Amino acid sequence: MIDYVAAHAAGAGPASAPRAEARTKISVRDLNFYYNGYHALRGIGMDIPEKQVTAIIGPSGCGKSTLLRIFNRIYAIYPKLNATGSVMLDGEDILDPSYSLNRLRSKVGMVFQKPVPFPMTIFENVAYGIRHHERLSKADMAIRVEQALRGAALWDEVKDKLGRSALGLSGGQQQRLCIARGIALKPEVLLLDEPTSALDPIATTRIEQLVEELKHQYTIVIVTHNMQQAARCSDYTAYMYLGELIEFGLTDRIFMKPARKETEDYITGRFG
Ligand SMILES: Nc1ncnc2c1ncn2[C@@H]1O[C@H](COP(=O)(O)OP(=O)(O)OP(=O)(O)O)[C@@H](O)[C@H]1O
Repeated sequence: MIDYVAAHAAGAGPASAPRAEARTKISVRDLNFYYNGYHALRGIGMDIPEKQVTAIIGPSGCGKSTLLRIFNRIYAIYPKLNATGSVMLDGEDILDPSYSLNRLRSKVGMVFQKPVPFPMTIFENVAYGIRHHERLSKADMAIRVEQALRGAALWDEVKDKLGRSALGLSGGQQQRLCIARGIALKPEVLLLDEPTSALDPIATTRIEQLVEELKHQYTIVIVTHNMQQAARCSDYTAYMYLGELIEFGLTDRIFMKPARKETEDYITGRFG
């Protein structure tokens, strides 16, 4: 995996030793993306390792969210948006229109910047998405909802009020509810788009701990503005600038010994 990145990120220098468990989950090759003609992503190539946390960092407007959303093909609903290249998920190209969106959404879950619970009960928030994909008995649904809420480290706080409105939860609880909603579908990949930017430091720490726990089961890709967060909770980091992938590698190496000057300038706060 690292070999591809080392060969393609110009000047990347000697890559860090790959981790033994780092099988590739998502393989991106020569990915370009256009918003109605605007070239937002330019020739991106990277291999996202399975059951690890990959952080995407870079200054505002560099294309982080655009890249993340491609992994869930959100753009497919807008006719003028166009992606070229390939994004292989377990060897199958998710950009290929024959890869069904329903199948993709069941494999790749997404959590957005601002928690947006549905205006319904806590239980229904989690059950709603499951019903869309599967038919479960009442008892099985209750088990599934509980599993998802436990997985998102929210169960103990809500188990006695599952019938209450989700809108009454705190911001941090709402974000964990959104994570529960995501993992309830048993995805393989979890995409997190600045999941803590609307949260206070305590709720942020809780989500970061949760990311650490979830990576044992899921491949996680997280977009963050916060470099300390990337350094704290990711195994791999991708640094992007103006639609290009400047450098990708083990987080420890990217932060301690970046190969590209642009990365170093950004990480040390000299730029961005
Ligand atoms: N819907 C859109 N239509 C046209 N251009 C867009 C659209 N969304 C994003 N862009 C442009 O594409 C580029 C990449 O945007 P993107 O939101 O992916 O960047 P980002 O790195 O996530 O930024 P931020 O950190 O500010 O969220 C920017 O130049 C942005 O202006």
